[in-house]
Amino acid sequence: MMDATKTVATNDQPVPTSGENAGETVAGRRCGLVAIVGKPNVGKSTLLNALVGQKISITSRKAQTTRHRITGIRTVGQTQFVFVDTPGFQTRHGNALNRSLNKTVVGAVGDVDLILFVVEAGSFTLGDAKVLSLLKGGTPTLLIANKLDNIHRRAEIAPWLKSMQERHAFTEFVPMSAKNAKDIERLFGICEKYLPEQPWWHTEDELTDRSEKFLASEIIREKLFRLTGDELPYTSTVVIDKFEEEPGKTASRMVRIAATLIVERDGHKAMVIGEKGERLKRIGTEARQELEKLMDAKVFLELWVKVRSGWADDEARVRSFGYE
Ligand SMILES: Nc1nc2c(ncn2[C@@H]2O[C@H](COP(=O)(O)OP(=O)(O)OP(=O)(O)O)[C@@H](O)[C@H]2O)c(=O)[nH]1
Repeated sequence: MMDATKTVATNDQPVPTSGENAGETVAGRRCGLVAIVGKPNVGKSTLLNALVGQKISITSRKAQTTRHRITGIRTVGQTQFVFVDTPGFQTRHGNALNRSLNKTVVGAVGDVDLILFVVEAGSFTLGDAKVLSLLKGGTPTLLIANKLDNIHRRAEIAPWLKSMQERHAFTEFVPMSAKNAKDIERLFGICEKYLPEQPWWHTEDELTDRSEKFLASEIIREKLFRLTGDELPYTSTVVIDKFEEEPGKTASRMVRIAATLIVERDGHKAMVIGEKGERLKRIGTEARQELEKLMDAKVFLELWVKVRSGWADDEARVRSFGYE
């Protein structure tokens, strides 16, 4: 759950990197970019959320729910970590949406100080190999062997780690579980030394440079997927049509949001709406409650469902929905 007292941008622009403790040169301070990459479902979002300490990007059992490049910021001691999450590297289909996703992955690892390459401990598949092949040498890369809690015989990990060493010049191996708080703490200590000594870019309490409008679309999308289950294809998306702050009658904020849930087929539309509109109503209620906490405001949320058949195959449309 997001803490409403933390800094979140109030419009669609990134928060300026000013503030009393950003930009200052203080001895010993470090700051840098960390990219989290890996094939779908290895636990990247879970890891990012644990590292940032708040819920920033959405997680679900459904593969590939993280579509945007999401940053989370965390300042621990003298070091400010700026995390870049990337979409799962999709290899099965070659349509426009996936091509756009793959470009985002390559873009995300190009300019970072440290790469966390996440795999499931004890496993290395073709999907992992394809993501690994995108990582050119030169940037320190840690092998995050995640979901260690699923490995019951730890002795099996040693030969696997040895085989991983032969695949790529990893800087360090980190067997861990993104769900274990001690492991997360240890990971900060490991990552710290790879970030350059320089002033912080953000204030100490900033968590993301994403706008409330963006976070609103992510929260609605999370509810959409959680409440429709596995039948809804990942090509379904959410577009925010209106995001308006109204002067409240009381002291608290009032925000009016209208969003369209875009699905590919009539059948999906019926599924999202549910019997007598029950499911859409629940998506709306749960999203509104979470948004109210996040923004510390009274929220009016209006949801629409539209069918856009084949949009994932249309490059121009993919761009118009914000996936560059
Ligand atoms: N047992 C176990 N499960 C984990 C761990 N980390 C993540 N998971 C689970 O793995 C599943 C996928 O996690 P996500 O964080 O959504 O994975 P992702 O890599 O971001 O997936 P995409 O968004 O599809 O790229 C979820 O059901 C998580 O709860 C872990 O350390 N141990």
